[in-house]
Amino acid sequence: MTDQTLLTIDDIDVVYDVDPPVHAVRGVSLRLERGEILGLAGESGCGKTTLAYAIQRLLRPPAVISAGGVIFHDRDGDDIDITALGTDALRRFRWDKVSMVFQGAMNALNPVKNIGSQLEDVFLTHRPEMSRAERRAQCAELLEIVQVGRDRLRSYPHELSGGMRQRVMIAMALALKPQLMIMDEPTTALDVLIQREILQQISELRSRFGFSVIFITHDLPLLLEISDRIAIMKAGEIVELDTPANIYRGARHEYTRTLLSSFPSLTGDRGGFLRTGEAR
Ligand SMILES: Nc1ncnc2c1ncn2[C@@H]1O[C@H](COP(=O)(O)OP(=O)(O)OP(=O)(O)O)[C@@H](O)[C@H]1O
Repeated sequence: MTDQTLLTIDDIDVVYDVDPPVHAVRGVSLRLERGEILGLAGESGCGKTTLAYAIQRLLRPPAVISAGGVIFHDRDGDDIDITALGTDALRRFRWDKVSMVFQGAMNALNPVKNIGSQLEDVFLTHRPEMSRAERRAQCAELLEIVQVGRDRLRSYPHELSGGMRQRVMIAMALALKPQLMIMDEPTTALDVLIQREILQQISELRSRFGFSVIFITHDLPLLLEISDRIAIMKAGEIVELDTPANIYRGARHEYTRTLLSSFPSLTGDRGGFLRTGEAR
């Protein structure tokens, strides 16, 4: 482990205790660095969401973490054993240290409350000592940060586009300045241009605030663009973990090559991927 390590996942196993049992995550070990964007890719059902949930102890029965552990290396120096946290500590941990943007999260906004008061609720619950004026100022600033704009504080969800609602969810996830954001297919429901804008913004925000991101998607080309490293999952295991350039140019695992070849945009005449500021 280096000083820069944020999360150490050590040989974790997750089983859904159904008949027959489903061994969804198998012996996954991983170190996530501070400020790193780690892409997690793999076909449907390979265990990506189960792993993301296990990291935050969000799993519900019949899921059981049957082996291994997860340690969060807090920026104040503490090592937090996530598997050992009690209920209250876990609740604080989840918003304060780690936040999550779920698939289709934009549809989770309350339709009868304006955006401002939904953002304020995060502070009311987790920062009860804050004054009303402070809360309001923070909410306005958050909407500026995600480029929705403070003039939308009083808007209701139905008055916003899908992309804007998803940005509001990202603002909520950012509210308490977490050290890790886990994003599970956060932009899948949006059109491609809006997806790109939002991803660009996530990348800028992590440079500005220094949080790490675990970004889950089926969309490997997208991960090639935005990730610092990419983990490829297959049948519960991480079969390859490398930089986008190495994955693109020299994937070691047959399965990774198969995944890459399933995206014609990467392999056709216009093949090649281009990251901002990089020559092809
Ligand atoms: N509640 C459950 N009970 C039994 N098996 C489950 C349950 N939830 C998930 N699984 C199984 O665990 C395995 C991993 O599922 P998981 O949702 O983590 O995969 P995923 O890679 O995130 O898939 P997707 O990309 O479709 O979201 C799959 O075989 C799935 O069928």
